[in-house]
Amino acid sequence: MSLLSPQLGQKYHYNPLRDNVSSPIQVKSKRIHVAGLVKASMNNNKDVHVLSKEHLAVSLAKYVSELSEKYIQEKGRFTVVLSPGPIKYLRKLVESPYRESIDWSKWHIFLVDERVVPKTNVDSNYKLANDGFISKVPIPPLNVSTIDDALPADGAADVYETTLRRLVTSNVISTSSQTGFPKFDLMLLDMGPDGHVASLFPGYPAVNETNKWVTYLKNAPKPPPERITFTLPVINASSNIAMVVTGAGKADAVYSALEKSPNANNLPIQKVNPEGDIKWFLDKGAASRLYR
Ligand SMILES: O=C1O[C@H](COP(=O)(O)O)[C@@H](O)[C@H](O)[C@H]1O
Repeated sequence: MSLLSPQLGQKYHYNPLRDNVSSPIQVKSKRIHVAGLVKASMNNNKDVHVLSKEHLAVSLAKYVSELSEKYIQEKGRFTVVLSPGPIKYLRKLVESPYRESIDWSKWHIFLVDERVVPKTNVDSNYKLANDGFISKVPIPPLNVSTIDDALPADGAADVYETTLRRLVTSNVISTSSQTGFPKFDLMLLDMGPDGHVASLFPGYPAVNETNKWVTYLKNAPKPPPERITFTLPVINASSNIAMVVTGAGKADAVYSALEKSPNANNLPIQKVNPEGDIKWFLDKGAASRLYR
């Protein structure tokens, strides 16, 4: 049974009964592993896994739980930054065995960006994260950092940055020894079809912010227009980033991100280059251009 695109199907036949085994495919000098949990090593230090949506949720749960155990053992806490896209793929993480095995009391949750709307609004990233993930596990409410939704975007960004600074001072959040920016254990990110990541949109000044930890915009091209967002130096200080990207509408941006030439750093996603590890979790739609 070939699950994947015709181009890919010619090279690889996917056996759903053996989903923990993957066959590497050589794609323009990158080794891409399909439907598997095997770590790929690639020439640009990016780890790309192409999975069915079901396997993506399984694989992501294993990956996140392993990092949770590692950082809780090493540091006594686990700092996790969420964005909207990956939330639905955390569905296996809130089930057995992870629900019982993870020490949720040590988790600290942050949002890579937030829409400046009430937390009850359907556009609120917090609402999405809470409904789909946070409310399903016993993370202490005080360990979830949300925006002050009574403030305008600039004030909300300042207050969120102050919150991060306080948590750095109290050693909840680490600091990058290279840049001095806060260093989160894990960021679970997605991207838009235009190559935006967090609320860093192509051509917008927020992309070039080099001092602030959290900035704002009042004219985002995607509604709602008022948002706050982590800046690129914070994203790039991360110990681990999981890029969880699904849907054929993002195939071009994924291609740009993974096949970029050194002179083509125009899209925000192309500027994501963390100090730590980055791992890509793609479905066949998002990965489809990688096989042409
Ligand atoms: O607005 C946002 O969108 C992107 C994902 O793009 P989408 O087109 O798939 O909705 C996300 O990275 C960002 O966190 C979010 O606020």
